Amino acid sequence: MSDTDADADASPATESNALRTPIVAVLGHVDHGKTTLLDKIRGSAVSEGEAGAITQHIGATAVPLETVSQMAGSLVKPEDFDLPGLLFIDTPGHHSFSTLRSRGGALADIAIVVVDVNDGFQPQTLEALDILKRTGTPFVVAANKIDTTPGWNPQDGSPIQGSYDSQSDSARGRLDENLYEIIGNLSDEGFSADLYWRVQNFQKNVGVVPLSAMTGEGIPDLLAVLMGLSQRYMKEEMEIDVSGPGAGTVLEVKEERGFGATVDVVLYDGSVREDDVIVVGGVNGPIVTEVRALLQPRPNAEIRTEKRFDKVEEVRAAAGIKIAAPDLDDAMAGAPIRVVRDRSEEEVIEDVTSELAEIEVDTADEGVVVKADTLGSLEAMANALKEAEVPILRAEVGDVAPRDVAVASTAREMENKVILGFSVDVLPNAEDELETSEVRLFRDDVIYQLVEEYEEFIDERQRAQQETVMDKIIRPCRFRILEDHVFRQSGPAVVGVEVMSGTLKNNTNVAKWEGNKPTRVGQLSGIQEQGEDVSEVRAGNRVSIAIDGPTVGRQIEEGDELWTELPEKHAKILEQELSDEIPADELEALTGYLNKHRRRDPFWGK
Ligand SMILES: Nc1nc2c(ncn2[C@@H]2O[C@H](COP(=O)(O)OP(=O)(O)OP(=O)(O)O)[C@@H](O)[C@H]2O)c(=O)[nH]1
Repeated sequence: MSDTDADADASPATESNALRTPIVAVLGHVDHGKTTLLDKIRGSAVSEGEAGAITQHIGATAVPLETVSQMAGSLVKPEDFDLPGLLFIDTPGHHSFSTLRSRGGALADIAIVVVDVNDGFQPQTLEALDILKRTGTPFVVAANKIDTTPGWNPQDGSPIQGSYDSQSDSARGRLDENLYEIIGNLSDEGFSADLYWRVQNFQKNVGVVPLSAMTGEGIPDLLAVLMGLSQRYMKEEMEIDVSGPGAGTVLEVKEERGFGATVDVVLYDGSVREDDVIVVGGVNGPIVTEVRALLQPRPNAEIRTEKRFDKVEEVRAAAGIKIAAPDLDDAMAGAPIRVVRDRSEEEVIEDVTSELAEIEVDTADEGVVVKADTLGSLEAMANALKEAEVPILRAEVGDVAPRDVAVASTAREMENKVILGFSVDVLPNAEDELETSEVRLFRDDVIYQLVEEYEEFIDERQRAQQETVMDKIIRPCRFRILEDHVFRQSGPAVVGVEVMSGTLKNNTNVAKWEGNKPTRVGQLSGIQEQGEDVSEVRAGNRVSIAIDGPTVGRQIEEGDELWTELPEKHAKILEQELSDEIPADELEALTGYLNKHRRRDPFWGK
């Protein structure tokens, strides 16, 4: 491989061959500071004061190398770099990240995982790491909110080089502890990590950069790591043919006044021009259409003004752009978009089709219906459900429609008469359908919460089912006639008893163990608890009972142990019942068994 400087000298970016900006996405748990970090980077870039400090794209902000270097001070010297800067995706959160998909993986070239130093790893931190692992995306951890460490004295610039050492011992100790906990958590997830100033190999080690998105401390270090990582390890991937046919990913599908349905796109290769024929992944397959307008946000445009966009003739990767074209209503967020230029339309359509097919969702004959806002989030949902062993019948991008309700209602099991909607709306006529059907809809915009809600519903159902099983089961009951509590010997016999186990129910058969088998004594014809008639009574209580039977008087005496509903065959089951530890599936088998024998066994009388 040729050395970097020689390479730069020999082939400065030519008209058709250039290095593009690496695309950076910000991920992390809710409230850990993703938005604040992005705002701070954008804000301090702008406050560097020069025109062209940043360029606002659709869905992204481009920070040129000059500005990065001004912000990072001595940490980023422009002469050491030939990448043109960094393109930050504006929407934070891994939901948007998973939208960013290019062939075979994630579109974002680098990710920043924001972790609140005080809060540490949280469910969405782990979710983010899972996505990054799966897509093989390099990342850096921003250990955020160091300014909240008790005793910390905010200082300008880097918390690491210089000012860190001057902090009070207690602040330093506390921060160290928190940072090493983050490093430990990363290592639990299979990453080798180190605080950034010790990292020797960014490909092997995850750099953890302590910073404050609020005060800006440490942001120079973060930028230095991002630039260093990209320059050192990603340069080759950044080489593109800018006049080649554009390739990108749809971030969002949006209705715009005057333009109809438009797509917000992140372009990572080639260029798009006005009047280009494009192929876009749609809900019903590839859409072939022609670019009507390429739109960029108008700087300082007021939200209500008509002219929110400027038209441009061409955009080159990497860039965020809004494309207006006919027939984009069914375009899917997360789907690929390709320009047809030097290849045939058919070839490009095939390309888009095969890229769509890469997003695999294993479906089963019986399972839940999944709807998500983007292909990426659909994929992430499918992965999360697979891990939770929840089968999927159908998975699609789009709002919940009447057809989804119809499909879900065909499921045999109640737990599959379910629609799981991730970041989607419900179409009005689907709401009507939902009201009149048995289908349950769960919606959320955090994947793990959505899966948890569904799992809770399943658990609740299982508990309820178990209760019905318990109700159906014949619960043998053991009870003892108390001393001096034989009030009457016959017609019927009336005795005071203590219920020792199970539930004593009225109108059940009463038996007594004699020899090695139960003998019928009679039938329980009344229970009185503190003078009140009751139909059943649980273990631990003392009650008076009446037993009807021709020979009952001769069969019972004080101190006797009696049973209700106890055929010989069930003696073993009784032991289990008493141990109170029958797993649900055994219980179910047991119910079947008992019910079957109940009908056949003459012991049960009528
Ligand atoms: N003290 C301090 N507060 C911070 C810092 N970064 C963020 N915050 C605060 O933490 C809260 C959450 O920050 P956000 O940037 O909204 O977090 P987020 O991760 O974007 O949250 P969501 O968009 O809701 O996922 C806000 O009140 C911020 O002001 C920091 O470095 N120091």
